[in-house]
Amino acid sequence: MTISPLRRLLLLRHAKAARPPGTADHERPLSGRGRRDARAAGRLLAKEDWLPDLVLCSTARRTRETWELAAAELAGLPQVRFEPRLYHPPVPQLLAVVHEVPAHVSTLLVIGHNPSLRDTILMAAGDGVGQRVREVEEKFPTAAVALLAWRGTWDGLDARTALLTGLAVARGARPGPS
Ligand SMILES: O=C(O)[C@H](O)COP(=O)(O)O
Repeated sequence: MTISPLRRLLLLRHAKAARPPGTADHERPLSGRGRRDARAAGRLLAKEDWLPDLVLCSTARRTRETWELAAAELAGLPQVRFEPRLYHPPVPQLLAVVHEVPAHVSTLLVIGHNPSLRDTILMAAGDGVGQRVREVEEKFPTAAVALLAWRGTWDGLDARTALLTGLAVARGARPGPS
């Protein structure tokens, strides 16, 4: 009997972004807190052994900075692609990007935005029982990471095909008084 390969899809919402006046949404940088949380996201990925073979990152500055700071905390660097279709996609568009991932990739990290990430998680693991799905329903905050897992192919991800097997929020400590 052949067992279908395990697919792990990590979805990371960018860390907290600033709103400098006159800056277009796509170019908004991370705030100080966002920069701390992005580094914490890298440490979280390493601690949980959530290490991707491939990273697909929205082209927005806040997602690119989130990845840059998180990646600095990882031992090895996976292949990264900056994907314009991940900047605020409707769920079917995000799914289409995941469906194209090559079969040799086991763990994929998507760095993107709400509401697409939250809606994708609820769609894919929507009838999942348990606390994690309820937590995402309530909130999928900045620098949150969700892990969806299923057996099969990347283009098998669709409504109610995955389990939400991990959920965590990365928070970096504020620097103390010196
Ligand atoms: O993930 C999001 O909510 C969007 O990218 C908007 O980001 P913001 O909360 O920093 O405005």
